Amino acid sequence: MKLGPLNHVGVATPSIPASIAFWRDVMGATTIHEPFDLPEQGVRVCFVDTPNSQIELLEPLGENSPIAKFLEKNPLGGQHHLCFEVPDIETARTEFEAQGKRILGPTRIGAHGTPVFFLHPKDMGGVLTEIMETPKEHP
Ligand SMILES: CC[C@@H](C(=O)O)C(=O)SCCNC(=O)CCNC(=O)[C@H](O)C(C)(C)COP(=O)(O)OP(=O)(O)OC[C@H]1O[C@@H](n2cnc3c(N)ncnc32)[C@H](O)[C@@H]1OP(=O)(O)O
Ligand SMILES: [Co+2]
Repeated sequence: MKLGPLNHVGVATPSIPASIAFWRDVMGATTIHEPFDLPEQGVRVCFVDTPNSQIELLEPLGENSPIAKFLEKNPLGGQHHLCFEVPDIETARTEFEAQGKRILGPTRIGAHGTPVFFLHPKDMGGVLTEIMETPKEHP
């Protein structure tokens, strides 16, 4: 296993509009993408570009949002997960499984349109970890 690029830091928030104002006015973000819904993942998403990565703002969507319990415990929101890229998702999944790491559910299509899976924070030094296949270059 070779550590790949940090793709994004997931930040849970009760309000994407309020978080956009924070990242723009307090942190000086200049490129903030249009928010969009991912109903299959139970979240509304907004990417904020940083010079070398992205912040992924996550607001709960629907009744069974995976971030609902996190926001109950952290009503102001907070850092939720780190996402690292890998060249091949199935190879990465097999390698983490071989190390005895708990994978949370099936591999699914993430916010960047490539396959992702999640690793249990209790097996990952307390950090909920998302593994994402690097998007292929457009020709
Ligand atoms: C936008 C799409 C996609 C992308 O492409 O980027 C995303 O990023 S979607 C992001 C949201 N989706 C997910 O998080 C899916 C995976 N998550 C889960 O399966 C669950 O949320 C969870 C991680 C298993 C937590 O389960 P939950 O039922 O919500 O809470 P518990 O209270 O049972 O948690 C168990 C245990 O883990 C601790 N915990 C929970 N969340 C985190 C976290 N984000 N970071 C660190 N630790 C976390 C929680 O505190 C519990 O610990 P104890 O209290 O000590 O038992
Ligand atoms: Co993410």
